[in-house]
Amino acid sequence: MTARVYGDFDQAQLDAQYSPSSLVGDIQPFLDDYAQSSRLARHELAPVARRDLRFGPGPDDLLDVYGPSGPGKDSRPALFFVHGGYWQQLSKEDSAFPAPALVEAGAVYATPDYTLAPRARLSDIVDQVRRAFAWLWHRAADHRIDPGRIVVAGSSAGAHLAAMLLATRWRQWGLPAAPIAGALLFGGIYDLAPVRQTYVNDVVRIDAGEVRDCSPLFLTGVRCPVVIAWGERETDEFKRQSSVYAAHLRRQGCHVTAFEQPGRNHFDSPMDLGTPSTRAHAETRRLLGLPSA
Ligand SMILES: N[C@@H](CC(=O)c1ccccc1NC=O)C(=O)O
Repeated sequence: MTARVYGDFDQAQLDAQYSPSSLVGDIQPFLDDYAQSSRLARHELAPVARRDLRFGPGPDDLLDVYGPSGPGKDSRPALFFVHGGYWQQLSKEDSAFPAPALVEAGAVYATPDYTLAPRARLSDIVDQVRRAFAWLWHRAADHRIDPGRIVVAGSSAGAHLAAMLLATRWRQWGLPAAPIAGALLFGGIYDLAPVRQTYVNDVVRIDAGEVRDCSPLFLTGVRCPVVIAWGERETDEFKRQSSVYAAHLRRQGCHVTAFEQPGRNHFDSPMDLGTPSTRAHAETRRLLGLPSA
């Protein structure tokens, strides 16, 4: 008999539950698609791209913004997208893929880098993404962004980081109490306790304090509508993470839209952000206050 590590799962089962690849096989084609679609997006949007904007003094404190800039009276809603990769992989270079569809729809698209584990601790990554968001909020006017219409989004570990933005005490960061207009969370992790028991923690080294302070499931204060989505082809644990977090937000009186993305897996689910025929794209436009496609 093998020992139970979390719930009814033994170590091998828990590791498989937190390996989205266990339902996908080779994940490289999906990662290649992030990179290639993002390269294309940068090429297409080159005239309206501001790359490597500095939001802080650290080497990775950089963010890309796509959308019109310079003098102009119009202001637009913005999507602030945080990439995933188990806090260890990917970058903003893999994260421009939704930009063309959203800029075309009338939004600004922004995506930050953050320092990856194990170079950074999880709690420091959370603060770094907070600094990136606060920077964008303060400089909204420079990018023709309406600071009252900034929506955050993220995929996988990026959905965790975006959910941490929702639970941030923004007054302590010099922002209004509710600077986020909405959120779209794809295949996220909201309870770090089981993750801490897996192979992921060989690198990320989440400690007990971080489970308590950096699990959105244990935090309150969310003040905006939230869309929670997950791929049909996700593990049971990933689906459970989304449903318990949706219930947690609803108990706080938050407006939550939760749905499964047909045919999608952990890796291609965020592609729907920039795919006009999908429900996730429609929900994105709704949160941004843009007309339907
Ligand atoms: N070891 C993980 C890798 C993984 O989850 C991942 C890899 C690259 C980019 C995103 C990922 N997922 C979550 O952020 C897996 O087994 O799928």
